[in-house]
Amino acid sequence: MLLAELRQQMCEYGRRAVDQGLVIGSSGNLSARDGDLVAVTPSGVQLDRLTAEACPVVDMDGYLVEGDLQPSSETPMHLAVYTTTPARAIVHTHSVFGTVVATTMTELPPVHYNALMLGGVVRVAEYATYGTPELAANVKQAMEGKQAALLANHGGVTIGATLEQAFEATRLLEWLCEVYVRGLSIGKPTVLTEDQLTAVIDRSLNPPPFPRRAP
Ligand SMILES: C[C@H](O)[C@@H](O)[C@@H](O)C(=O)COP(=O)(O)O
Repeated sequence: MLLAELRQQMCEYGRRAVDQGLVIGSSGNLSARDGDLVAVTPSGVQLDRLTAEACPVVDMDGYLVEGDLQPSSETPMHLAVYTTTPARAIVHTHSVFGTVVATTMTELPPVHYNALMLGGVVRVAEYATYGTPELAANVKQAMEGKQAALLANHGGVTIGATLEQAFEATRLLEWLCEVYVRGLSIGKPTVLTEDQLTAVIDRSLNPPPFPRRAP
């Protein structure tokens, strides 16, 4: 079986996506790339009911290489993102807070410095019908230089070097959206300035040494 381990991992992260309420019904899809091959979740199947064998494998031109089921309707979006980012794994969900932001805003401002882990401001890709080349193009554009994007009136997408990273990025994206949306209910969330974000990057690159007490 091609990409056996990645297909097995997709089953695991599909289950987690359902368990953590990031998707309902058969919404959401995952993929993982190895060279010119991409394992992707099948269309219309609940992510907690996947088997490795049921996950099709396509090539980077979008042709089905292995598997009996139809690849996700969002395969064009996944392939478009692979062509323009270093991603080796992609997670797409319809998580609640991500979708709330994606239906009301054109970007998620960085109100918490952990947004830097996704590239800072998260853009909302312009709306287009699911599964279309237009949506793929809009998402590709919104992902430029980022680890995440929101899809207008639809959901969110994140990338990583592994499925674990892409999945954790999805959890972070959802958390950031929730913080923002909940913040709006009691006031106006303060957006971090460029200088404040730069200071965070500097500090993470050059952490001060922790003082050691003399014996
Ligand atoms: C129609 C689908 O729900 C679409 O919204 C897609 O984005 C999705 O999340 C699941 O589609 P697949 O089951 O085709 O992966």
